[in-house]
Amino acid sequence: MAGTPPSQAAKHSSWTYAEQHAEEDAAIAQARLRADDLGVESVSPGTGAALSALAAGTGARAIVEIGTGAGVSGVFLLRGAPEAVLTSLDPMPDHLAAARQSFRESGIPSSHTRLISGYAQQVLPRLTRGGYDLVFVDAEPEEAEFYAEEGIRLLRRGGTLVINDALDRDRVPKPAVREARTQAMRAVERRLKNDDDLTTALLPTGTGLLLAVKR
Ligand SMILES: C[S@@+](CC[C@H](N)C(=O)[O-])C[C@H]1O[C@@H](n2cnc3c(N)ncnc32)[C@H](O)[C@@H]1O
Repeated sequence: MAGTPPSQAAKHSSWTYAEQHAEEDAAIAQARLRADDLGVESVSPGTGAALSALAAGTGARAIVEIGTGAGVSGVFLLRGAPEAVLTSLDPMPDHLAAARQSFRESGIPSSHTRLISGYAQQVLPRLTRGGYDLVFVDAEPEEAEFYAEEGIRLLRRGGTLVINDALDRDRVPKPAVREARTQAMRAVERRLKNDDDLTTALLPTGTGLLLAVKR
């Protein structure tokens, strides 16, 4: 039986405390500054720490990322799994250039990153089915269902799909919010939860992380 629910204020301070659990170094700080200059969002500190732990836990050797940005999430993924090769997709050349610099400053060898300039809708279908241990989705919330389907196709058994911003900045739990991106996140949560071949969890970390492990 669930206990007494915590107050909203207590929940918020727990969330803040958890976000501060992660310590960030100068290379991450620089990557965040580059992201700010480009006007592109980066994963929160708590999400970054979760990505490192997930990449380490899956013993990832091959990772796909949809939405490179300035490389903040990519650095966290590769810190968790330093042996892995990160295939990261983004259509914006200036974002990819920033990410390249972030990886360099974090000491990540270029042989561990495959940065592909292009739209995920065109690139994902060309990637190898079952060839990846972890797929991280962090682009266009409205396309989340398509990215989830492609992500599941790309994963090996035991691999993990991670969808960022799964709570759509706290809008998902509010039934009155009917925006396309909020609805898309609700739809992808239902789709993954109802799939017997997946084990799922929805974490309140950052702006929400939806996890699905392929059985
Ligand atoms: C929120 S940012 C990613 C941030 C990054 N994951 C991080 O935490 O450092 C979203 C990125 O998705 C990219 N993007 C937008 N549409 C895309 C698409 N169709 N395919 C791949 N990437 C896309 C944007 O250019 C942007 O860089």
